[in-house]
Amino acid sequence: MVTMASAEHHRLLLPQFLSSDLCKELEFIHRSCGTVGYRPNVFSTTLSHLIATNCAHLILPFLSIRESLKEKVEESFGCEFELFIEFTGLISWCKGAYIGWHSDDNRSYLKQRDFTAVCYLNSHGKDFKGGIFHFKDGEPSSLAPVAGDVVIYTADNRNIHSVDEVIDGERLTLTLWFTRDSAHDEDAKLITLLSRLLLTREDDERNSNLPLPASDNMYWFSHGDSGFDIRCARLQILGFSFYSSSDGKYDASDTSQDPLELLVKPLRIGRGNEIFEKEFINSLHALQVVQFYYWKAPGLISETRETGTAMGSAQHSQIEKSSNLELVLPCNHKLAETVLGLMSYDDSNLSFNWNDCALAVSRWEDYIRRLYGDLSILMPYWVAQQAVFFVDPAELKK
Ligand SMILES: O=C(O)CCC(=O)C(=O)O
Ligand SMILES: [Fe+2]
Repeated sequence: MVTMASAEHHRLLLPQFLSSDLCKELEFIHRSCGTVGYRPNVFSTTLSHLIATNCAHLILPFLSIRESLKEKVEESFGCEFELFIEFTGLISWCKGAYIGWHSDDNRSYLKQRDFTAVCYLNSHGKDFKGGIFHFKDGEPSSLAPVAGDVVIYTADNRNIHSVDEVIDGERLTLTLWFTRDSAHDEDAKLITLLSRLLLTREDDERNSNLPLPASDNMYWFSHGDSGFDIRCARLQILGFSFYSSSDGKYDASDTSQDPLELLVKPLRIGRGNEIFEKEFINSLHALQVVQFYYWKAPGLISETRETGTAMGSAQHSQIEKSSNLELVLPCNHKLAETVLGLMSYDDSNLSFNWNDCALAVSRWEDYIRRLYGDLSILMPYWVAQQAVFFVDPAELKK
């Protein structure tokens, strides 16, 4: 992609604007927290959803990119200090998703949108097939997404665009809309949610940074009279299943309760013939740790290899698999594999090992604790300023 601000067409391309680690971090957030989206075969993770599911600390990785894109739009389109972010969200398109010619302000309830920024978090050819972006007029006429690249354009009919159907894999973007209308300022909405959180938050840090699932229907991908829960599907595709937390009370033949309710209760995960010893407080907690493992796996694995058996005390015991503990969930895994595709899981073909997973658990706890600590410092400033912005918490502590 070539950098250019095309005055004629009111668009801007920013090749390699996001680092590859930020792309991976946002992918980790989407794969652990995403819900079924607003269009067929689309999944999404919004900032308000993160706050609502006890993961407000996970909005921190979005902040510097939100700010640098807003600055870029203001300087490139000559509207300094005029813009507000209207929406920030991770959006993934799976097999079958596409969108025909449109402008982004083409509905009466979207008229406030002035500019669009689409950040590509994974790559055409490597992570998905199809999904090429097209502008109806002018140059460039087509864009094949590459992780880290950004395209910015006016949301009006000077930039009619479309996206080809995704044929395989999962196409992931971070999409932002900008507005001049302060009534549609996303920050104001986030501040309202965060102020509520600040009031109800327990002083006890335990569990307050662990995810709380939203209602089951937000995770249910339906397809005719079949379907799957996206939390199960994302775990299954990596070779894991959910297990009862082995208190002996699980009875798969008991049809009196909705099996999906098991996903909001304590559970374990298993793989092959083994069940991991650690108990998770719910499915999202387990999913977040597993996704963190795959985000960090290459580094973790070389670390455990270098230190040899130095893992010592971290050695985790596994419970022998007893099949009646596996949660029986109404998920169509074949359908999930077809919809999500296996293409973007190439990196996951690593030799799996529970000790690496145990190390990932403690690294994930450190990561979350750090973000949670930073959030606690930043939140009062945000509420006071009525804006969500990035400052290095270390600077504020001084
Ligand atoms: O993901 C893209 O490349 C563009 C998506 C789009 O056109 C939209 O969400 O309005
Ligand atoms: Fe669009």
